[in-house]
Amino acid sequence: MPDNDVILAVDTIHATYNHAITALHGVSFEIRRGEILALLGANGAGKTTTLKAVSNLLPAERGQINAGTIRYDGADVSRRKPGDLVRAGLVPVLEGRHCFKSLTVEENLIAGGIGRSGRRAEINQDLERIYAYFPRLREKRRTLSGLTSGGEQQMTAIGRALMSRPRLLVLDEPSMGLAPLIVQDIFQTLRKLNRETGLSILVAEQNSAVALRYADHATVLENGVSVLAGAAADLRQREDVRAFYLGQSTAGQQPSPAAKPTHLHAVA
Ligand SMILES: Nc1ncnc2c1ncn2[C@@H]1O[C@H](COP(=O)(O)OP(=O)(O)OP(=O)(O)O)[C@@H](O)[C@H]1O
Repeated sequence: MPDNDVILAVDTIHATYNHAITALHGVSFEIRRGEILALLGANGAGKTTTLKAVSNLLPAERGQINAGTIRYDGADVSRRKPGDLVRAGLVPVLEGRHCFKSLTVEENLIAGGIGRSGRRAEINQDLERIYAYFPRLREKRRTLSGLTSGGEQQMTAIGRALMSRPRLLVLDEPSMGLAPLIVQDIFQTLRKLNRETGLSILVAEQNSAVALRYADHATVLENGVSVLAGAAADLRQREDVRAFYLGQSTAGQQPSPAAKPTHLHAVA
């Protein structure tokens, strides 16, 4: 019986590229409605592959899911086209920000609403809602995206996703290449959206410090396997976990494998 409180259930997925390169071999986690879940892990741990699997974008990269299941709202995502998933509220913002650089910020936002009602009044209402969350975008609405800062491009990419009225927002490394204050600003806005609208969020991050500050729960990936899961507040406080899995060793040296922590909640 699917649990109605769970918006996304990822169960022991295995994934390869070109039927040859194994990227994931046992990733599991669940997101409850209205929750922010951070997917943490080092470079190459499999975060992006997991997000693409969730959004059914792997086939476009010659990627395959070989085992396991992913259910969004109880339904198998592999049977639905990425566009249908967006219409159903599962909206990805993948790495690289992908703004149309020769369009203005506002034109970029409007482009995100394609596929739903094109009524001008409704679009304006949604734009206002997005500008209320991202006041910098209102200031830059007439500026070409290519001339805006990295942080503003990230905000535009998130704003564009919001035009699709998501219920689950899937974000890949929103902090990448941005100054700490901007990163904080973006995460604060995501938290506000989550609190005020009940938006569920799956966010992959290498910046575990900031992700754990704003997430409810976190899952850590290591070499394509989910090795640890727990409440963000618990993970944040455990020095051993931070040092071993999150690369935050204060001593500036690699912790010894013997010091590997007992799992808060080991994932099979
Ligand atoms: N298009 C692809 N074709 C072949 N192998 C790939 C492809 N994309 C990723 N991989 C491989 O899959 C594994 C997982 O990569 P993935 O990009 O999911 O990790 P990540 O945790 O998101 O890392 P990063 O932070 O660098 O994006 C890596 O070994 C990577 O080399």
